[in-house]
Amino acid sequence: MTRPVLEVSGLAKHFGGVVAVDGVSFTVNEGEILGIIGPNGCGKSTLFNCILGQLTPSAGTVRLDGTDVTGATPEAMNRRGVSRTFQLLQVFPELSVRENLILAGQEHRGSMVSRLFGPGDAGLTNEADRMAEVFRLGHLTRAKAGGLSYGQQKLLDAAMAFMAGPRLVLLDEPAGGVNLTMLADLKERLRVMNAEHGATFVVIEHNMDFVMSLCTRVIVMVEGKVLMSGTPAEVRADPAVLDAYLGH
Ligand SMILES: Nc1ncnc2c1ncn2[C@@H]1O[C@H](COP(=O)(O)OP(=O)(O)OP(=O)(O)O)[C@@H](O)[C@H]1O
Repeated sequence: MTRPVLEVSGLAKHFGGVVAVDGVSFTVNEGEILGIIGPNGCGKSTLFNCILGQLTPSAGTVRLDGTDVTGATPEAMNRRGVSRTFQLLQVFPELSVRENLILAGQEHRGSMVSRLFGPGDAGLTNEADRMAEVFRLGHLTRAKAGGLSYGQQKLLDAAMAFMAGPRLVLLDEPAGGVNLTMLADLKERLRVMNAEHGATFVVIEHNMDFVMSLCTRVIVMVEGKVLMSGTPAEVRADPAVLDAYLGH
């Protein structure tokens, strides 16, 4: 039976007179890859920020595994197993690939105790090296992140979000600025995380081909609202979606 991991209900966010998110509802089931698409400024990032606790919603609720987590802090959401990437890279250039992965794992656990009293690596070195392998960075674990190509840094950024076995991962434009070869790699790696490691995630992305070929279901947002949701094939075939993108 499918179990909802995330349930967003009537979520809204106002910035003064600007209604960035306007009553959005959707569910993400275990093992799903949900895509969120929509024109620039339609509220996708604000929606992520409200789910993750970076912003407090003006209205609506967020439930994780059935528990109301509306307004919880990002740290509390991390501890509950929700992690994210941002549009801009969040890797530490001076640290190695392995160190970046370990740090991300520590952050997701949110455990000061393990940081203060546990082993220096919080027992995460093996997992970091495994994750580097999964994301095709296994030969670069000791390399400084800042010395990697942009595409490799995006791979690392995505890999970091999957450290410490998160329940749900929110990826904000993982494909942005990545060249075609690395894009195929990234998509394949995300598929592996889903198929072999059971990861559930939500992806905001402008690259339509990427979303349509990766996601099991897609939500289309326009002006803060959900215009429609469906399988990639249903979304592609919907005239209202074409209108939203191309104007008329
Ligand atoms: N902190 C803020 N203060 C005021 N307005 C904001 C703030 N953050 C976002 N907005 C506005 O809210 C709306 C939604 O922005 P948001 O960044 O969520 O859209 P988006 O779909 O993620 O855009 P993009 O695809 O360009 O990243 C926009 O009109 C934006 O200008």
